[in-house]
Order: sequence, then C-alpha cells, then structure tokens
Amino acid sequence: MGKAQKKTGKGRLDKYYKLAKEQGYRARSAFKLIQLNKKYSFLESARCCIDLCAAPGGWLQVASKYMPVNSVIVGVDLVPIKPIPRVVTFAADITTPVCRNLIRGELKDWKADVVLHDGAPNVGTAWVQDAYSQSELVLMSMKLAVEFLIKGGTFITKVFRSVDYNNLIWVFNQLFGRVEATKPPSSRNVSAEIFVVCRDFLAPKQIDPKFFDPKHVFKDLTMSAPAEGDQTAAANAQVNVFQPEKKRRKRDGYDEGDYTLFKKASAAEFIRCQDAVTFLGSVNKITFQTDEEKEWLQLDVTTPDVQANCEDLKVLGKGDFKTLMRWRTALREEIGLDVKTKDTEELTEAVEITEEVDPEQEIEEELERLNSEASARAKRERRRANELKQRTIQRMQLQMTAPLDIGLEQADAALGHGQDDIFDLDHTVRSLRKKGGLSRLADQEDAESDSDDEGAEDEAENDESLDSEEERERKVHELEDELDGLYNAYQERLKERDAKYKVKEARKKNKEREEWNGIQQSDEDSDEDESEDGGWDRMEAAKARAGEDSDSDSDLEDSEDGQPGPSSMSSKKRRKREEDAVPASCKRARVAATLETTRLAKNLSRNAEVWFDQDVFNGMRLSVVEDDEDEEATSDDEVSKSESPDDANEVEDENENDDDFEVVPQEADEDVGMWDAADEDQDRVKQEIIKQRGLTTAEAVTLAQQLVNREKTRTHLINDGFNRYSLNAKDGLPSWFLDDESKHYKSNLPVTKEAIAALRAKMRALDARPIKKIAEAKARKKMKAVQKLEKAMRKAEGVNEASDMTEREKAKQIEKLMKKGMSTKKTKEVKVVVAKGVHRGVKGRPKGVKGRYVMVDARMKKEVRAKKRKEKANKKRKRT
Ligand SMILES: C[S@@+](CC[C@H](N)C(=O)[O-])C[C@H]1O[C@@H](n2cnc3c(N)ncnc32)[C@H](O)[C@@H]1O
Repeated sequence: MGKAQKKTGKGRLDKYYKLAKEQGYRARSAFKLIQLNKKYSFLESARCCIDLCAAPGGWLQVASKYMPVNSVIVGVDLVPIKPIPRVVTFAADITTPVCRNLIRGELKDWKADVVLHDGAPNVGTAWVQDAYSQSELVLMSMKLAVEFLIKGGTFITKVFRSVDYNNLIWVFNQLFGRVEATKPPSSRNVSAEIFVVCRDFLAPKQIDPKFFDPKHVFKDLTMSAPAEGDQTAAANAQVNVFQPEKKRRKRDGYDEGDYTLFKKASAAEFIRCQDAVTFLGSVNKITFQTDEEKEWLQLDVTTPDVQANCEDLKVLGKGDFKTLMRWRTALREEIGLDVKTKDTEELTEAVEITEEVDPEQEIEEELERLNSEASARAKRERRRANELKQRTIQRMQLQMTAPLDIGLEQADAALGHGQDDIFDLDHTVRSLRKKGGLSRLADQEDAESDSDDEGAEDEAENDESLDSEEERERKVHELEDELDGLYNAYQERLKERDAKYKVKEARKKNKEREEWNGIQQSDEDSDEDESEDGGWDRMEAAKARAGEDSDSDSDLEDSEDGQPGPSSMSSKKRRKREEDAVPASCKRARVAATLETTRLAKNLSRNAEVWFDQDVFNGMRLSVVEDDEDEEATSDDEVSKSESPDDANEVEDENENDDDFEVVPQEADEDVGMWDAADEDQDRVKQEIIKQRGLTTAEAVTLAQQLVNREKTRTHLINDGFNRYSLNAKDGLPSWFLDDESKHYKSNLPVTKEAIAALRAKMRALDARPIKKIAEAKARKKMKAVQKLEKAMRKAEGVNEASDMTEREKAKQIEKLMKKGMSTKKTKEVKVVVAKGVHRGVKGRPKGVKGRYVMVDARMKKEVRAKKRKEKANKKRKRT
C-alpha cells in the first residue's frame, strides 16, 4: 500500500501539486479535469463551456487548452479570477440571479456544451453541515447548468459522499441520459469528494422547480411521515416524486430476534396500527387467524380482492393498495376505532333542522343582506359614472369634444337632446336590430349588450321611445352623425401625425377647384346634404331641383313647386344660354351665407355642427332667397327659412350686390353644362401658370402631343369626358366613403413614353439650376473680389505715380498690393483669450493658444459678445 495522501501540512504538496507548478496550472485541481476529460472526452468537441466556481482558474486553463480555438469559455467565482487568454470571467455568487444574468449577457442566445462545477463552500463548520452546503451548491449549479446547457450537453459536478448523495444522483438521472460517478486519481483518497459526470442532457420542455429546491430534494421522509389517520398526507407522500427514500433500501438491518426476510402480520395488527403505509411496506402477508379476524372475513367489505391482496403485499398495485386502505378504514369504522363521516354529516343536519331560529339573528341577517345589496348598487352606480367619465375623456382625447362642446352638450342634454342621446349607440343599435339592418355594428352590439338588470330596464324604456318611425330615423341619423364625428376625429388624428397632411389637403383642394368652380355655398339642401359635397353634388342637386332628373327626390321638387332649380356656371356661359333658350319660368337663386359660412370658416367640430343645426339657430343659419327673374316673388320656402321679412330683405339686398352667387337653370337635355363649368378666371390663372412653367403633368404633355399630332380632336376630348369616373352620384354617401373614393377611384389617364421623358428632362434641368440663395452668395463673393482688386489697382496706380520711390521699390510695393488684392484668404481672426487661474496677470502666450490672440478679462469678453449680438439684432430689425 502506498503512502496515505494527506490534505494538510506537507502531504498537501503531493506530485500533482508539483506537476501543476511545473506545467503552469494555477491549482492542482486542474489535473482532476484533465483526468476526467481523458476518461470522457467532452472538452475536445465543446464550443462553449461554463465553469461555475472557477477560481483560481485551474479548470479554466485546462478548458482553454483542450477546447477548440475560438470556443467560448466563461468562468464565475465569488472571488475575481486573474485573466486567462480566451476566457471571460465574472465575480458573482452562483446562487444569485445576478450571476445568471451575467452569463446570459455573455452567451446571448448561445447554449453551452459543457458546464463544470468544482464548487466548495467555505467549509470549516461541522462536517455534516459542510456536506449539506455542498449539496445545496451542487443543486444551484445544476439549476444554472440546465438553463444554459444544450440538448445532449455534459454537466460535471463535484459531490460529497453524504446522506444526500443518492438524492442528488436520483435528480441527475431525471435530467440526463447517462449519469456516472467517478473519482479521478488526482483526487485525494482522504477527500469525500466524488465527481459526477452527467451526459446527454435531456432538455425537457418543462422542469419541475422542485428539482432545484433543496428542501424537496433532500427531504427527510422520516420527518415528514404522515401522522396517523392523515390520509391526504400519506397520499401526497405516495405521489411525491422527490422521495428518494422510497427507493432507499432498508439499511436498519434485521429486527432484534427476527432474522427472517418473509414477514407475516395479523389483520388486527394492520387495522389497529398507527402507520398503515409503513406496515404494508414492511410485511409480506396479512393473516386471519383469531376469531375476530375470521369474522371480518365474513363481512361484505372483505371482498375476495381484499383477501387476495392480503396474501402477497409485495406485489400490490396502486389499485390494490387503495382497496386495502379502504377496507381498513371501513373495518376501523365498523369496530368503532374511527367515527363514520356520514353519520357526522347526518348529525349536523339534524341539529340544523331542529335549531330554533333566533329573531334577533334573523333581523341581523336581513340587515346584512340589505347592506350588501345597497353596497352592490352603489358600486354599480360608481362603475357607470366612471364609464361615462371614461367615455368623455376618450372623446376628448380623440378630439371629438372640445371643452366648448362639452358645455354645449351639457346644455343640450337639458333640452332633451344631449350627448347621452347622441352617443347612446345602444338605442340606435337596438332599433336597427328591430329593423334587421346594420349588420356591420354586430361587433359593437356584442360589446354593448351587457346583460345586467339595468340594461334590461333601459331596453324596455327604449322600446317605448323608439316606437315611431321618425324616432328611429332620427336615431339612425344620429348614429351617422356619430360615425361622421368619429371619422372626423380620425382625420384630425391623421392630421396631427402626418407632417405632409397640409400639403396633401392643399393639393386636394386645388384639384377640387380645377374640377369644379360652381356654387360655393349651398342653402336649402344643407339639411339633406351636410357632408362636404363638391361642386358635382351641388350641380346634381340643382339638376334635381330643375326637374331634370326623373328620379330626383320628391321633397326637393315639392319645395321648389316644380320649378327648375338653380345651377351654377360661368357668367359667360349663362349669358350664352340666356341668349339661346332660357325658359321664361326659370328662376334666379341667390345664396346668402351667414352663420354657416362662418362656421365653415371657423372649422367647428362635428358636435358643434349638430348643435347649430337646432331650430333655435334657424334665424342665424344659411338663408336662401329665390325670386323670379323680375325679382318680385319670394318662395314660401325661403320665407319659412328666414326669421323675419326684414331679414329676408336684408339678405336680398346683399344678394343683389353679389352677382357671383347667381345661378341659372339648365335645360333638361342640356348635359353639356354638367362638365363644362370652367371658370374664366381660373382658366386665365391656369394659362398663366402654363406660360410660366409649361405643362407640369405627364397627362397634360401627352394630351398636348396628341392634339398637336391630330391624334385627338375636340370631339374626342368631349367624349372622353364622359367616363365611369365622371357621372357618379355622391348623394347620401358617407364622407369616409367619398374620402376613400377620392384617393383610389381615379381614372388612369394615358401617358406616353415621350411625355414622361420630356418631363423628366425638364425636371433635370430644373434640378441643375442652383438655388437662388447660393447664386446670390456667389455673386456677392465675386463682387467683393472685384472691388478688392479695383482697390488694389487704385493703390498700385498711386504707388506708380509716387516720385520718391525707385522703380524697384515701386515694383515690389505693387506686387505686394496686387497679391493682397487677388488673395481670397480671409483676414486672420484675432482670438480673444481670457486669462484665468494661473494665467491671470502672467504675460506671454498662454498655453495651447495658436495664432493671433488678445488677452482680455472675462467681463470684456462677455461685453464684446453682447455688443456683437446687439449689432446683429439691429441689422435684422432694419432689414425687416
Ligand atoms: C475548489 S475551488 C475551485 C477550483 C477551480 N476548479 C480551479 O481549478 O481552480 C472552489 C471555489 O468555489 C468557489 N465558490 C464557493 N461558493 C461559491 C458560490 N456560491 N458562488 C461562486 N463561487 C463559489 C470558491 O470561491 C472557490 O474558489
């Protein structure tokens, strides 16, 4: 036998110690890893390794030596590790989440092939305690390992051979395919340490956290043995997978005086024992020998199954075990050891029935009930109030409600047409449901159909109020208004977000102007058509009034007494028409805009629009004065819309002065006017623009080319004007739809390659031109240079004429002057330096200052700056 290895004193300095010193390893433990790797070869193929508890770094050195170049090696320890090439190290406690995060931060989403753990807690207390701390540390290292290990990876850990050893091995076996314990030769025999090599990590999707809980893993079963009669605890103990003790062999040896392996026990013992589970685990057979036991055999509960189970207790399945336990419980109740649960229940019931009801208690209960009802009601009301508040805030956030609107809405509510009404989609939705329409609101309906009592009450009320058809229609209109309002709010949001919104809007408006320049304001049809209809719609409406459209709204016809309605067109065209064939019955309508225009100008919110639509504001709203050609008669309609005859006259007077609003009727078959509504002024403006900039769109260039080449004639152009895009009635369509159409429903005008090329060339030429400011700056620079040169030449002439200088001196002087005049260099700036600290009062160039400088005190520097600032501001003011 060789010499016993010593861990203390000089025995510590064994051959591995010397070898480590020789080979430059920081710890003799390096040889343990070398030997483990020699046996299992896990380092050569690893690309990523984590060493937990790595200080001073012996294992890291080995890993770095044996693992492939470019592999990732991370070392962690409580104490800092001196740097090792190719190795990243942290100082952290492996039991903390900080350590986990550090490793995660380093590895990112990489997985480790090998996790090493050679940790040893600071030992020195009682050995049992040291061993337990070690086991705990192992469990913590395993927790980290399973988090970072790749499937099939290897985990190597140091374990102490203690009572917890088997438990740890059991847990390792649950998570790894192959688990082996080994003691490398370099590990001292005197040490209780052993290395467990866990290979083929199974990487289960879910791991029970109890695996990492020392309390569960190292639980002492004898301590947690179920108390007598505690069936649930016993059952829990049965299913607890962390009971390695279950697997433990009984190491207590034979009982005193009983040296047989096969054990029999009587049924009475089983029934009367305290710990039935232990009993069944320690006995092979239950016998029935006494008279009492034989009587039990006759009982119904002792089924043949029970008897068969009692014959061999070592082969009990789960069902058999349960049958036996149930049988035991029944017998114990039978012989009076336990009280029957059922009886107890019955007893309780009987007591309840016969119990006298205390009137005071009854009153208290009633009070309690009422209180709880009241509090529930209060809660409900609070919730409703909150919801209302929430809705208001939401509307404000969506900019559907301005603070002004809120005030108006509240006042409105007082009139019985408040925001509740307008925004109560419930009412409208229910009415629509009755009519079987508006399926698109199904979602809202789901959300809104709260099946509480209040809802039901509301519904009943609503059913009454929504009886009439008008009411329903009103609600539908309100809903439409609401949707419009929402759409407007949405648009507002878009406006806020979209930086180019204004440009787009401007473009859109321009386009509208190009397309139509007819009636600018609408009057009596404003009720039917509140949306921002373009000229086309207005023309359609006018047409309808004129009786041209056979399908036109009868209301309109009624209101106009069958008279042709107004339409718009340029005065030139109108005069032409009048000359041609203007029917005598034609009327001239003049439109006077008052509040409506102001409203449009101020761009009030939708809610405000709804508000101003009320009858109260009738006198202030848009008025229409229509009269015959001789301006004598005033229609009934217009009188009804004017608050007083005085008002009507005022409006008339205004209109007489304003010829722009004159509208002439159209003949039924005269469809030319539908598209030929160009404004003369507009035409002129356009021609001006074309003159200045030329044709700016590819379509225009193409059209021009086609006209020049005689590919198209005037008739072609007129015919082309009638297409599917030109005759679209927009009446009654929601604004969001029209808006969408304006974006996507566009005719695809033909453009030629040549037109595009011509436009591109034009744009390139434009691009090539420098912008005005640059050109100006360049010109300024040039001018200054010329001025400088002229000045130098004047000076040179003076020098030339001087009589007191030799020719040579003159030439030198002139050369100098010309050089100065030609140079583009700026005059050198004089740096203003503040003498601070050590430089204060010191003469000579301060450190770090190059070029010309002037020393100043801080005050002066500030004053100079302020003076410059003032001068600049004055200059600016003068310019403006
Ligand atoms: C035996 S040494 C490791 C030697 C190392 N394998 C080598 O070859 O150099 C044990 C190390 O575990 C470390 N340690 C103990 N508890 C720790 C913990 N909770 N977290 C991190 N390191 C710990 C100690 O600081 C000690 O440096």
